[in-house]
Amino acid sequence: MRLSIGQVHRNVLALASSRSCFVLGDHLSFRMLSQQRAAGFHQTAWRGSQIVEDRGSPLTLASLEVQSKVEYGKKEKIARTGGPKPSSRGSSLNVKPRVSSSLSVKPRVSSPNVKPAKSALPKSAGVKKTLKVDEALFSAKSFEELGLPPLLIDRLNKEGLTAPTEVQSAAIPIIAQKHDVVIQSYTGSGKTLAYLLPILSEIGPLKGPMEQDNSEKRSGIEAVIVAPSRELGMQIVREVEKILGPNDKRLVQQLVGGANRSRQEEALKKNKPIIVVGTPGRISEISAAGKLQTHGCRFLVLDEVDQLLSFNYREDMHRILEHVGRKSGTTSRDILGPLARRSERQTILVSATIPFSVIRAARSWGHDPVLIRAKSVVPLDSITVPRPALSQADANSSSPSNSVNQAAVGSLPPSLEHYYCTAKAQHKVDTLRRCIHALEAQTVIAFMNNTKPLKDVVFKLKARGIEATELHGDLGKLARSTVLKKFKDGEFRVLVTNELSARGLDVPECDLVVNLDLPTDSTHYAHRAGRTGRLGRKGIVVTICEENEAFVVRKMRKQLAVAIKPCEFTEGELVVHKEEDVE
Ligand SMILES: Nc1ncnc2c1ncn2[C@@H]1O[C@H](COP(=O)(O)OP(=O)(O)OP(=O)(O)O)[C@@H](O)[C@H]1O
Repeated sequence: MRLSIGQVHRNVLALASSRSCFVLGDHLSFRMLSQQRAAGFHQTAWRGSQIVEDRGSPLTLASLEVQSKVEYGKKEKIARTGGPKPSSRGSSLNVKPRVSSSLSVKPRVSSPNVKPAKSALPKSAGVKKTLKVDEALFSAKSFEELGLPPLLIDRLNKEGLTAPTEVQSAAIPIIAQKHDVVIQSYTGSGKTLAYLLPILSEIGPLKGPMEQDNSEKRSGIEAVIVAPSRELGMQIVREVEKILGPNDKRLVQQLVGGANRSRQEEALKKNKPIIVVGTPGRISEISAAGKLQTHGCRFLVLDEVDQLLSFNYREDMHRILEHVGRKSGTTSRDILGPLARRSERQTILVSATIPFSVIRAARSWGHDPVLIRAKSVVPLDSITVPRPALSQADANSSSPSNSVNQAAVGSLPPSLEHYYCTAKAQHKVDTLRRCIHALEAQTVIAFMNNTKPLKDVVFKLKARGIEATELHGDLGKLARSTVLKKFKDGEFRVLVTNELSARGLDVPECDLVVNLDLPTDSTHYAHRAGRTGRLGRKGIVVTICEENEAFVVRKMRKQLAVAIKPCEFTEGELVVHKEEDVE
């Protein structure tokens, strides 16, 4: 029996059940916004927008034609060395679970509807299938219905984006209502556009007619987007450029570390961007030098907010929070104190993992902050896996570690399959090789905790005929972007990397993530795992640990409320074990 993984579920992508939950007001009271209320908010700047009031009505991405947007690369396929040669990149990642006597999990068989990889499919193809969705709070069927301006919709259509994902449906109207928001939705669900689209509806050349009328009154930088790594910063810049189109792409300026600072300052002066995207250090550096005026800024986005609010970034983030969108004369005490003056700035905090500390921060900075939680853009066949619930005691605990654990619950796409196997440290690379071959994985990201051993793993993989490369923070900016580009282009089958690549990195073709070292906690597991299974695609996560570490995986499995099944790779196949066999 063969189980095809890593294929785009073009015909079965669905906006599945979600109950978007909002935090409103100073007391952080979680409650559902009524749809009528939402629609009411919507009227001013978003004429013509509708939020359909229809809980539980069938809602499918297939019906929304999202399948036609799921990444259709135009790159040439590059033959890979090592292992079976795929006919094209992104072809199916094959799991051939050998039904051992100990097999506890009934191997899932590929749906007859599941089509081969992107390359094989014309954009319009795909069997449409209506999926019943529970508690579908938002059921926007198009960007039009979300009230996006026509010019912006035209641009989206030109880029092949014609339907919003669930988190976009949820977030766009709420941001348009001028709420400060925390957006939490699992990895690869489209959070970037969930905040970019409402911003671009209000600023820049694609904004709506009402905003066009006000354009005279505004100038300078209107949105600052902060991301923890250069890679993620650059990725966001490319996303903004893509939407703005070739003629207006100078309106976004990257301010990431590692690049030439004076060139960035020059570009700020010359191009007069309206959006800057950067890393905390570089933004605050240029701001402190007086070369970045952000007092009149209307939007501040912190992407991967839980990481940005960690100790490492505190000084830079403090400066950014203090200056962006704050009228001069407002002091830090004004900002953080209970009588904080209402700023014009709208603050948007985004991550797949939102610990309570972020909620707390949002509450103190934000004005009527709203938590938007949209869980799903899921293929139908992946929602059958039952998720073990956290115990009530776990859920009620407010300890910091529990907060971290809770942050990760619901952060993983349901389309992912998780396995773990044990191997002695010296055999891990060989296990990785067997894993890649058994699953016929084509685009693999292998994570380790430190930088030093990466080179050695690359060397060993190459020696076994697998094209691999390393990515870490010690490489220069140019080397990093070159490595990433080559990996995305299919020149390397395996990217061996560390935590640098765990957050935000979007390589849609990635069909396998391997943990060669255990992630430090379930939040780190979630972000690493989320590099595969993007936007409803299938993906596999395999953790290779030593025998005495297996209990950690089982603990994370509980915290994440996902099935991480014990397995081994023998004779070119994945053999899934019954849990009792290994405990
Ligand atoms: N409406 C849409 N239609 C088609 N593709 C989309 C849509 N929205 C986003 N995408 C694509 O989906 C992929 C994942 O989006 P994105 O990187 O924003 O996910 P994310 O939720 O921010 O993930 P992470 O938590 O890992 O950062 C990207 O390749 C993006 O271009």
